[in-house]
Amino acid sequence: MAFWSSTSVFTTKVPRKVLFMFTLSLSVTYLFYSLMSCYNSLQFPLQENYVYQGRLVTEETTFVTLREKLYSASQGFTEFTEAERSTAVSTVKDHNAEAEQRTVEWIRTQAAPTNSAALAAAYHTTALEREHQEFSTTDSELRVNCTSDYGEKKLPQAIIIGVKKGGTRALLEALRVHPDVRAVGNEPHFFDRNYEKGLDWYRDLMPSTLEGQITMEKTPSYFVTNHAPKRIHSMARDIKLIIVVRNPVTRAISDYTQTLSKKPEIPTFEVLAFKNRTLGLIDASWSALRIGIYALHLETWMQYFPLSQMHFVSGERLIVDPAGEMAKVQDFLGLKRIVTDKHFYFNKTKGFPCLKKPEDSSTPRCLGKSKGRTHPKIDPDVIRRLQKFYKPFNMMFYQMTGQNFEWELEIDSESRSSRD
Ligand SMILES: Nc1ncnc2c1ncn2[C@@H]1O[C@H](COP(=O)(O)OS(=O)(=O)O)[C@@H](OP(=O)(O)O)[C@H]1O
Repeated sequence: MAFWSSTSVFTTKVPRKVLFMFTLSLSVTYLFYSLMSCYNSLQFPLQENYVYQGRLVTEETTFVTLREKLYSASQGFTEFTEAERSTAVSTVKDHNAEAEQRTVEWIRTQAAPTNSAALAAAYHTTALEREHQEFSTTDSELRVNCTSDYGEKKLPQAIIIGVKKGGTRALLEALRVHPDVRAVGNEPHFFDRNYEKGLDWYRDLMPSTLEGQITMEKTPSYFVTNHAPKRIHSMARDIKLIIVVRNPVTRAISDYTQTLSKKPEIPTFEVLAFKNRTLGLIDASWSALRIGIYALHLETWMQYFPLSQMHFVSGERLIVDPAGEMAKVQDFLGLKRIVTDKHFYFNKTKGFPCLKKPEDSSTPRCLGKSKGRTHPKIDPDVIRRLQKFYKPFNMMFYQMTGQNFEWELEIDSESRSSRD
């Protein structure tokens, strides 16, 4: 009887407690996994179901919307109005796709091309094709790597993937001062132009490294090459990626200046920047402008790599505080902070920081004449319009990277680029 009554207690009171505990533990487990999946979708926001789940959905929607607009047939854009711009930005913040759809109106016009636009179009179809074939660096001063070749050739563990005219050469040369960094001097262009040559060809380009040394290369065009992220990921999913970014307007002028130095006959920057200047229709298909839409390019990389594997260097700070930027890059690469302010001096004639002791020489050296060129004077109204054009994309880029590069503060100081 006693046994019976204790069994009855078991079946009436204890199971309720057990049931409660069981339900509680199930709920906690469910909550835990929900939080984990949410966290993962934040870390790798472009996983397959990214568009449909998680906090970044609206940002993705925003990108989709913007990308569709960007690559739509005419690829010409009027500027944002102040209201459109601020709404677009707050949309990213608020994750309100509907509001964004309503307010970010990219107006395409069918206006007949003006003479200057026709000239620009002719340039686009010829010169830009050729431009694509060119190396972004024309440095004849680039030396053959002449330090000792003991050790083993390895595929790179870190790559400077962009951006063109961001300051990539200055960064690589400063990194090469570090005893634990070995880098190939020229741009291999493996993942965009030479991929069919195979990984053995690529590896063979690399300098030999000793145990503990990092192999590096830089090819700034990777950042805007659609298939580069997938290819790099299939080579090394744990690779570290460095991106030097610079105000996209200054970057575009720098890019144009480089092309102009080789083809003085090309139309003016002002002509190339617009499909129709009177209507304020910016030509976002012009590569000099397209490269600067960093947020859209970054989105492609984020489908393959988490942000923790990327490091963004400010091209502006690399000039005013090279040692400060180098400290962060060395930390990111897991290197001892060996390259410090002791390694740089400001060369007044060059107008840029230079290395006191480059990797292969004991005499101070500045970068060559293709780095730090004098830019042509650009109509300040065009600069202002381009700053407005880039602003929403810059805001998205700041959100994605968690870094504010403060390019909007430079609107007035853009005349610096004229250096007249
Ligand atoms: N220390 C130092 N010396 C000279 N130039 C410097 C330096 N640091 C950054 N910069 C800026 O680098 C710009 C060229 O960028 P990149 O090296 O990425 O160009 S390239 O894509 O490899 O052609 C180059 O752009 P321009 O000034 O337009 O020529 C420089 O502004």
